[in-house]
Amino acid sequence: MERMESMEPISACYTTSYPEIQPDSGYGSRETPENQAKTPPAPAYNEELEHKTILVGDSGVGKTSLLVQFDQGKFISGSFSATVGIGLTNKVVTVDDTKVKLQIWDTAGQERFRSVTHAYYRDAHALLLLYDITSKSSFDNIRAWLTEIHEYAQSDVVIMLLGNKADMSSERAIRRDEGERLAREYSVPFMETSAKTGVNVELAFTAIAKELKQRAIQQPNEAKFQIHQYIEARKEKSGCCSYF
Ligand SMILES: Nc1nc2c(ncn2[C@@H]2O[C@H](COP(=O)(O)OP(=O)(O)OP(=O)(O)O)[C@@H](O)[C@H]2O)c(=O)[nH]1
Repeated sequence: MERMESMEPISACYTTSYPEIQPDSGYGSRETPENQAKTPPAPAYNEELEHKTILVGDSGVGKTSLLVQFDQGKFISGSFSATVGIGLTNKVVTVDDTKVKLQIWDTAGQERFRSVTHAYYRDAHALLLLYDITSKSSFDNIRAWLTEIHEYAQSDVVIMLLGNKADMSSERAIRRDEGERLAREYSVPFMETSAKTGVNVELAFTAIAKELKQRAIQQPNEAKFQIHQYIEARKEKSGCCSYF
């Protein structure tokens, strides 16, 4: 992933149209072969849609590493070089045989770039909010991040909380149940990830893509996609100890 500086927020738009229900469409009337044919088809997902997804969280929690692991399937260890400004990676995720385009913005966690990243929140469709399980301060700052998100992002933005560096269990400072409790408090889905081993990395982005796709084709009376259940059924919880 290329780290680049860019100040210009870009927007994605939803163009999926819902079929209009005509008064004579057959709803509420007796089923006949003739009016069956008039039943509107389920709205098709527009694969050209681009969903703006943003990685946020304190500096050093692993935002860039998570994205590199998702995009390239690798982890670059060694010296840490902080993101300057904001970087963009385009990624296509296949969900139920449908291609969902994610436009993933990797923001700089450092305070001095905050005014740049705020500008990107406004038209974000999804936010992945990370803390580092070995850093209490990064966890404590999650509330401030959520306040900021509620201030600058749209009210229906999809938010997911991720406790990253789950491979570093010997240095763990935040128990998994603490992350779970915080996520419950804010009604957001949660999982622990490791950009190093890849644990739950693909799942985090796939769940977001699935949620965004479902929202784009959601019919008013249709049951909503349950992202919490989707994640709970699939996330990996590393072996042993109650500490993970
Ligand atoms: N062991 C381990 N190290 C990680 C993991 N994720 C990131 N790191 C390391 O943590 C350091 C910071 O990672 P980055 O991905 O650059 O962090 P960032 O959140 O993008 O930081 P900023 O760009 O400053 O906002 C690097 O040295 C990474 O190698 C992980 O899951 N496990």
